[in-house]
Amino acid sequence: MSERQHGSALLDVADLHLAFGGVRAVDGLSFQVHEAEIVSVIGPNGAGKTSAFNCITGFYRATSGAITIDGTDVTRMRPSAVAARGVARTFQNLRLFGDLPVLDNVRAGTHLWLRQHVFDALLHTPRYRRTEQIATDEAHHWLDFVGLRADRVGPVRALPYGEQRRVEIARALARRPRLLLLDEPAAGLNHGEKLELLDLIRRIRELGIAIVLIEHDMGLVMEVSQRVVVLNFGKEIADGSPDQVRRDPAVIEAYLGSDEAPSEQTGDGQPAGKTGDGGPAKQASDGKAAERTGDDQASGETEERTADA
Ligand SMILES: Nc1ncnc2c1ncn2[C@@H]1O[C@H](COP(=O)(O)OP(=O)(O)OP(=O)(O)O)[C@@H](O)[C@H]1O
Repeated sequence: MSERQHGSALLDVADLHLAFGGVRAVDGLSFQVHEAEIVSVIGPNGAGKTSAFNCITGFYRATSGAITIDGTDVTRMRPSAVAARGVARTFQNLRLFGDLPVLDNVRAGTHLWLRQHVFDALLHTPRYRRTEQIATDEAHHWLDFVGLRADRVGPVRALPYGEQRRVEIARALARRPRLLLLDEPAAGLNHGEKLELLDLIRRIRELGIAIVLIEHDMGLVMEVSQRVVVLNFGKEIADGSPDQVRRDPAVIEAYLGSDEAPSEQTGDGQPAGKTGDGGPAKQASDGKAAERTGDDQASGETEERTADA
C-alpha cells in the first residue's frame, strides 16, 4: 500500500499494531517520512490517528511493529528519549502551562537541549544567567516566527484559542526538532487563522523540518501535504499524493456519509475538527488502556481551552 521513496527515511513506521484489549486501534500501519516532507495522516473519527502518534512519540507502547527515527529503533523508548532524537509534537487538546505567560511556556521547550546544572541554578552563577538568556532569546525567536509577541504578560490561558495553539507550536519548535507532529492544529481556528496556519506549516518545512499532520480540515490537508496516508478502523487504506488519495475508491467509500469528504477547499470558514457524524462509527472500545510508558513529556501541563474557542 505504501508508496516507498528512495533514500533513508527520517521516520519509518513498519507494520505498526496497537490494541486496547479487543480494539485494534492501529492495525498494520506502515509509512515513511523524509526530511522536509509534509505527510498528513487522515481518516474518520476513531480511525487510529492519535493512537499512531502516541506510539511514534513513545506515549504508548506498540503491541508490535517497528518505529525508527533516522535509523534508530525508538519503538520501546520513553517519550523523553524519542524527543531527544529530534521529535516534537503538539496535542489535540492544548497542553500549555496555563498559569504561566507566553514567554515561559516557550522557554520550557528549550530545556531539552539547554541543560542547567542544579548548582548554577541555586547560586545564580554567571553561567546560569547566560543559559537563561539563551533560553529567552530562543523563545523570542520562535514567538516571532509564529507571529506572536513575547512581551504579553498574564497567564497564557487568557489568550484567544488560536493564539494558544500558536504558542504550543512555538514551544515545539523551541525543542529544535527535525520531525514535528501536529495533532489537529486547525481545530477550533477560524478561516483567517487557518490560512495563517497553512503559511506557518510551509515556513516550518522551509526550515528543513519534516511534518506529520493529523487534520480533519481536508482543504488544508490537500493544500499543504506532499503525501497523505489514510486510516480507517486502524487499517491503512491509502498512501499517495493528495490527488491520488482524493480519487481513491477505498478512501471515497470510507468517507461516504461523512462531512469530512477529502476534497474540500482550503479554509472554508467551517470549524475544523469533528464535523457532522464524523464518518464511519467509532470503533467500540472495551475501555482498557494500552500500556503507557510513563514520562509524559507534557506532564504537569494543563489541558484546557478558553471559552472563545
Ligand atoms: N486509551 C484508550 N483506551 C481504550 N481505547 C482507546 C484509547 N485511545 C483510543 N482508543 C480507541 O482506539 C481507537 C482509535 O482511536 P484514536 O483516538 O487513535 O482515533 P483518531 O483517528 O485519532 O480519532 P479522532 O479523529 O476522533 O481523534 C478508537 O476506537 C478509540 O476508542
